[in-house]
Amino acid sequence: MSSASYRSTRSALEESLSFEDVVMTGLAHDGGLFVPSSIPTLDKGFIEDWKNLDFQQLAFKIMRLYISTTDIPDNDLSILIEKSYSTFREPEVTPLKTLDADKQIFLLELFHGPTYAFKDVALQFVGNLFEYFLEKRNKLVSEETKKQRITVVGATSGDTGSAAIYGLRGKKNVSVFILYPTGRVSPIQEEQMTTVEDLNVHTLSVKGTFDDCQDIVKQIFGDRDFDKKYSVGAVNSINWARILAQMTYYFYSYFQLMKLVGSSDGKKVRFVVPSGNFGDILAGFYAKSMGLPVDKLIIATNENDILDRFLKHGRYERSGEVKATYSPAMDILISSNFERLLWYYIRQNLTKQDDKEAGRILNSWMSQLKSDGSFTADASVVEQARSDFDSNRVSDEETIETIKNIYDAHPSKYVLDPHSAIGVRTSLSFAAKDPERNANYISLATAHPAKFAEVVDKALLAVEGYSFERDVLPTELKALSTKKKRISLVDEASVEKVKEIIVEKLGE
Ligand SMILES: Cc1ncc(COP(=O)(O)O)c(C=O)c1O
Ligand SMILES: N[C@@H](CCOP(=O)(O)O)C(=O)O
Repeated sequence: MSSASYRSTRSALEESLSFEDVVMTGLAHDGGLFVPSSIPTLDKGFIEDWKNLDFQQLAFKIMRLYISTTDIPDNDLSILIEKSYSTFREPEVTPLKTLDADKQIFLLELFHGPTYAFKDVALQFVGNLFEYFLEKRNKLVSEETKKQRITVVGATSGDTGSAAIYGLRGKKNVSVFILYPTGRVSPIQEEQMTTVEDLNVHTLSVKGTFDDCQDIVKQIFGDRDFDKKYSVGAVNSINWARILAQMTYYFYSYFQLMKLVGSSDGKKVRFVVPSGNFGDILAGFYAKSMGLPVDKLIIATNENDILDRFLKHGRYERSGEVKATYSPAMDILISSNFERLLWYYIRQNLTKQDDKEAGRILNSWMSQLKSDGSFTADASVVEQARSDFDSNRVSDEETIETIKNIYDAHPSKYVLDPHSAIGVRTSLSFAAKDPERNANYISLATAHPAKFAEVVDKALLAVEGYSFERDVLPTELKALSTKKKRISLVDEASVEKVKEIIVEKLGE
């Protein structure tokens, strides 16, 4: 069954949008996120049929279920996928490694793309998609008619920004504006974003937090006149294509695991996902809902723990201030994509499974979140969330300790980045509660340690023989510090100031 029709999570209207519409629109005009109206379910035999496919072939099979052939014909989709993953350093794209055979913990390395973080898996594809759809649209207009352009506006706590920039640099008819919180991204992340020479790329360092940047981006999308004039596009995980592209590695790593442990091992499979904006783990939710035999998706948070608190108490509540932690990419107060999950749960509980009624209810919860800073979900929704997910919160001290312990214990002195360490700490804690070893854990390694030098050094500097420069830092990243930076400073988290800069740069 294919599911190529989309709607907004907050809409109470009849809606049926195409994949191309939702990719190019980004955020729905009512402030909701686009979701496929139904999640395709796979035939029983899919594991046998898919288990030996390579990453690109699997990506094709999965994406085909969510993209109609009218939007992208087969041959074009294959070309887009091949092009997107040809930039990865590993032929497997996202290899699965054994981290601790005894505790059955496996590490899914997602950082072999151009910017050394999991975002590349989706953003290399999204960059090519924008180019593809713009070319398609511009072929339909005459030479005299103004060509359609897109103005991408994104918020980042460090990784989305560089991955979006590397996915879109130099692309025809695309301008990119990336907002990041001043002083809250690592030096290498800042260098990756600000040293790119392509003139279609602009970086804005905003005095504020990631949530401030995300709010500004959402406000820009909500400004219909601005959107009409500049065709605003999204690279954050509000863009459905981000979630879709991330589904592949849940399937692929499941099949890799079967090869590592033997398909007859019969144990449960749990994915452990360092989480912030809930985009990465949401792709796992779609994979599970499609039929991938996953026991639990485990949310691993840092001390900004809205998701962990929701699962424990059933209340979705923003805390006062975002805490600056050792895992800065996850320093987020409100997890944008959680809304998509809630929409499915709300709809499932309605007697008539009515899309419009689900939109209406979710809209009221989101308004409450905006006005009161919290809402309490229906008990049935919390129960469903607890059957699909589990969670754990990891402190800075535990993050550092985990980087050190894994380095000491691993035969090849494996160096984790702080975000991946939060996942590993969580995997270890769940494995400890399962002495019978009934489950295998696939722990997502979301970034390369080189991006977080200060934290990795804090954990390992005292260890004899350890050298960041020699053992961790790739040559390609070494060169960044010598390059010239281009940054616009925004001294206040103000949407007007950001819009002014966008208009000024586009006029250049
Ligand atoms: C390295 C790293 N790990 C984990 C996350 C959290 O992922 P998500 O926001 O999709 O939950 C991010 C940011 O998104 C990240 O950059
Ligand atoms: N951790 C992210 C924050 C943005 O989240 P996104 O997945 O919605 O783009 C980052 O590194 O920028």
